[in-house]
Amino acid sequence: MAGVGTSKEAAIIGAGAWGKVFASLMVQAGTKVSVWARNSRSFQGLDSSCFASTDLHRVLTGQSVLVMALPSAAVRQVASRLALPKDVTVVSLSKGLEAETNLFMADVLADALRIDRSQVVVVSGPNLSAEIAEGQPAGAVAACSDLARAQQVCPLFSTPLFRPYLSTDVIGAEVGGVVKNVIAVAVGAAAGMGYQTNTRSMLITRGLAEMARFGKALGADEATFLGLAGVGDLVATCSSAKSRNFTFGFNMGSGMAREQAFKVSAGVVEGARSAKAVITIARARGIEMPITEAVAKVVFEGGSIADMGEYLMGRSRKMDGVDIKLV
Ligand SMILES: NC(=O)c1ccc[n+]([C@@H]2O[C@H](COP(=O)([O-])OP(=O)(O)OC[C@H]3O[C@@H](n4cnc5c(N)ncnc54)[C@H](O)[C@@H]3O)[C@@H](O)[C@H]2O)c1
Ligand SMILES: O=P(O)(O)OC[C@H](O)CO
Repeated sequence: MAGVGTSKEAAIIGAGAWGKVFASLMVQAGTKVSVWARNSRSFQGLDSSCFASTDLHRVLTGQSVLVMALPSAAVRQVASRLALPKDVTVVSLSKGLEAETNLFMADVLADALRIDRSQVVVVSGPNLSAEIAEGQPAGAVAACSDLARAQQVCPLFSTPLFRPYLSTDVIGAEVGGVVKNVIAVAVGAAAGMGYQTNTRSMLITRGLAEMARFGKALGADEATFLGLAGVGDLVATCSSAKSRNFTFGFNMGSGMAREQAFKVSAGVVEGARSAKAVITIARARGIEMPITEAVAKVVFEGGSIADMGEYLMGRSRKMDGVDIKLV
């Protein structure tokens, strides 16, 4: 089998919230799992069946499947240190853009690991790790331009409670995972400012239109945004206090300073970082993304949270019809 050995075995790079829960899923799927983290403290709470080490060589030896479970900001730095077989299959779990290059993770991985983009399987969907850790059912899209490769790797993490759905729309899966985080910051901010269900639903719906416009311009299949990696993940992330992106926005909306909101976050806030890269691409291509603009203004361009509320709600009162194309 191309890039996936006959034994069920894989290495995971990164033991944060998602890396550890994904490791448990793999163990439940009958996969032998080796996990690398830069610090052994990260292994606290890791499934005891996993082999855990801070030594990359020990974790990677003999592996033909690699799961990257790092924040997007760390992916290139760590990936460029990895020695892997030529036909390795890389499962990418990160939902962010590289800030310096505005590249999506499949491109960063292909570049840093010197592999073909068709060797990267992007797994993205409504996957709040705390709920999956509790054994609640969930699903995700597993997208790869080489469908056979995605099909071969999915059994390594498919369980009765975690269902991967195959797709060839890699850019669509990546756009969904990136943009939903940005929209969740805005919805969280609106919630923190006291806006309730109708307002949040409006932002989620307009956020979906924004995601689809952006994705379509980058070559994604619009249908992807009606699936788990699109509206599925958008709704989960924008509706849950378990989401770091929603909570970051909520804290800012409640009056917390940006630096403090980063400081108190339970983990990486990908949406706050990605807003800059998304809006840079959108502005360059003339893609209208007002919610992302508002988030970028507050997070990177010195705008105040009060301005964000005014900008978002003031704009929505115009009822210009453009943003509700997808409903
Ligand atoms: N947590 C979730 O529910 C969830 C679900 C789906 C996808 N994701 C995505 O998975 C990715 C990882 O998220 P997470 O929740 O595991 O993050 P996290 O913040 O919980 O953990 C990140 C881990 O990466 C390590 N790390 C950071 N920089 C590093 C570096 N330069 N070198 C080595 N290690 C480094 C940290 O020490 C930490 O252990 C993100 O892109 C996130 O959007 C998360
Ligand atoms: O906690 P968040 O906001 O990073 O979201 C986690 C997952 O991406 C939800 O699918």
